[in-house]
Amino acid sequence: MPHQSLEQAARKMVLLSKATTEQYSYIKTCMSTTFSPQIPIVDLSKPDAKNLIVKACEELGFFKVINHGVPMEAISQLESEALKFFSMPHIEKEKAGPPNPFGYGSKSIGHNGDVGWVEYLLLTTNQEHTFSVCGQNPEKFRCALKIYMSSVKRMACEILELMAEGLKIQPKNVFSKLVMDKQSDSVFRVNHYPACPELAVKGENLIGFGEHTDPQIISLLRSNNTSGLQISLRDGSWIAVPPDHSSFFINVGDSLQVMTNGRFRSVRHRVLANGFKSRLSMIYFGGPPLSEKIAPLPSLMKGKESLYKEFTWFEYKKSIYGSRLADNRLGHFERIAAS
Ligand SMILES: C=C1C[C@]23C[C@@]1(O)CC[C@H]2[C@@]12CC[C@H](O)[C@@](C)(C(=O)O1)[C@H]2[C@@H]3C(=O)O
Ligand SMILES: O=C(O)CCC(=O)C(=O)O
Ligand SMILES: [Fe+2]
Repeated sequence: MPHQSLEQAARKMVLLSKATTEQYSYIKTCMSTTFSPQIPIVDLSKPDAKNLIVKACEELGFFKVINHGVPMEAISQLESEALKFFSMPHIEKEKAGPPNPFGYGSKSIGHNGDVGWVEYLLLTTNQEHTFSVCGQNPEKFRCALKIYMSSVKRMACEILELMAEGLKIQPKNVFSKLVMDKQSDSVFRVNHYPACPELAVKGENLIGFGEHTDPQIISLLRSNNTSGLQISLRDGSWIAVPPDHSSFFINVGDSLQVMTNGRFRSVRHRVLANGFKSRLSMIYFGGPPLSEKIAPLPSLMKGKESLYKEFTWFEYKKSIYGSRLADNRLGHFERIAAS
């Protein structure tokens, strides 16, 4: 698909007039355009991977993975099908919507008024349900999704096992069994951020996907070579993540923060729209079964008190769907320390 025709089609998502872009959120402060060298890189084929993963999860809640084992062909196939989908006329894409619970969405994220310069597909990873994706060749899209998802799920399992090994806790599948469970409530999302030429002219920063933490256990993100993703450091500052189309970026989610009693950090992140190039990202959110109790693992408590009240993933989900993107969702579940 020629780059230009994709951009033209993407522009049909929303008309680029002053009136429409004013509905979105901008970052007022002047953003640095230099990339930070601070993103840890983990080579999954190296013996020190488990220790580097634990260090990265404690410090940032975020790292980049190379030698991940997901075939480049599976990645390119899915990217190409997704691009074909997003290049269709809006009316065709809407046939796969609305995104609640699964389908196509544009601009609006969640149910509580969040908007971003983005269109997306939100899908279940449950193989028993057929992916309700339309388009010119839905079967090809479904097939690419199936191959990609099974490979990424395998990587999620490997990383979660390395986390357990690095933390020196038993059994090593203590985290991975949750996303490998048949009832696992995992989600898959493909985000498309059209280039926004108006920004290039004005030199402003438009929000593509507002700041938030991912609620699940772990997120595995792969994008094309367009920048935009940023993560927040402990001091509240933001750093840009240099894009790398052949690697994966891993986020610790809220549930893993709770299971490690706050030792691993659920990373706050956001995406800024790009003035020149469209961004396509595909994210696998590994979640537990709905009935799973989310609580600190006793082996990680070592006599310490739990920082969180007990809840099931179902209860957490019910709570998050009433929240705005930027809300501190775990706040409701924190225990007030006895003085
Ligand atoms: C505003 C919202 C969108 C979201 C559900 C929520 O109420 C708060 C969490 C959001 C998030 C962020 C990570 C994933 O993209 C997502 C699918 C998820 O599980 O939680 C989205 C939700 C969504 O887009 O529906
Ligand atoms: O699209 C991206 O690069 C990140 C989006 C994201 O954080 C999400 O969908 O939860
Ligand atoms: Fe996210």
